[in-house]
Amino acid sequence: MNFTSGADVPELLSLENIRGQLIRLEDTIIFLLIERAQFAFNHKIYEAGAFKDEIGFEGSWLEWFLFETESFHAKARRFTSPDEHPFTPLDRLPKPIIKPLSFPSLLYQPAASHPSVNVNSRILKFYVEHIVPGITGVGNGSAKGKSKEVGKDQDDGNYGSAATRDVEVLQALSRRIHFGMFVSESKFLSAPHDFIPHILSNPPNEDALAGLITKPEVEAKLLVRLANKARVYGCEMDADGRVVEVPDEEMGSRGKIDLKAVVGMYRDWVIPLTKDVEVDYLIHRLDGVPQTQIDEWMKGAKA
Ligand SMILES: O=C(O)C(=O)C[C@]1(C(=O)O)C=C[C@@H](O)C=C1
Repeated sequence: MNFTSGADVPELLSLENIRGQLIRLEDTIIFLLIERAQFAFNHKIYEAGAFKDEIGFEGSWLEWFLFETESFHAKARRFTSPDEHPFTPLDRLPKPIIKPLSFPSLLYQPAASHPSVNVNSRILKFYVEHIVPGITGVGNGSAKGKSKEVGKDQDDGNYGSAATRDVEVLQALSRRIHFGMFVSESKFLSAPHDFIPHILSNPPNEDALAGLITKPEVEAKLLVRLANKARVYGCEMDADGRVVEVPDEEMGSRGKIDLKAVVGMYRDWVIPLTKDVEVDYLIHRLDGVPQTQIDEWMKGAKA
């Protein structure tokens, strides 16, 4: 989201604008997955300590890539932007070398900065355990992954290229999923009185909050659109630019992207984690808010 283009807060926080950003990020994520799928699974890059002697880093090759990339980006103030969340803990990253930009205050800070709202460790886990194997043909029964032996199809030695793509995919997924905070803020402000009783109940009523933010029809449309986009973006053309028809189930094995893996990723991980972010944000939405403001919001319920 371009927070500095002069757009006003109500415009930036409109559900239409935020959903537009989520739709645009679908394109980014699909293209980046197509790039990652060009390389083998390369399991070694996800094993903690596998390159310890070479890089002097206890974590995995990928975590080292994240640390090094994010250290550089932190200097350029990437993580001062409200929609950017590093995988490396902020206190291990360098400070920006230029003055931070001033952003309009869109999110409620006590909620946005609460540690439970950052789900990057869960993103890293599902990505490494489920998505990379899925798109590189390991363990999903596609032609690329038939062999259970670690052969050339599972380890092509392109550790730098694979991890570079992984970092890009992870950062895009993280932006997408943490956008849940903007969705939540928008929904909360449009009807605070609906949310307040469930936030204030002891313990907070997470199921009721999840019920309020869930929009099944939006999710259903998203999954159809995603499959269509993956089919179009991953389509093959001959040298004359004519589209070569490829059956959906063969797309993964033809070096493009496995449609089921992309749709399954959104259905099983991206949407549920976005909803967790939305609910966790709401749970802390009233932290430190004066009672007079809460009373004011509750008047809307009676009106
Ligand atoms: O668009 C919304 O209203 C959202 O909350 C985002 C989102 C999603 O992750 O795409 C999550 C929950 C809703 O059920 C629908 C879609």
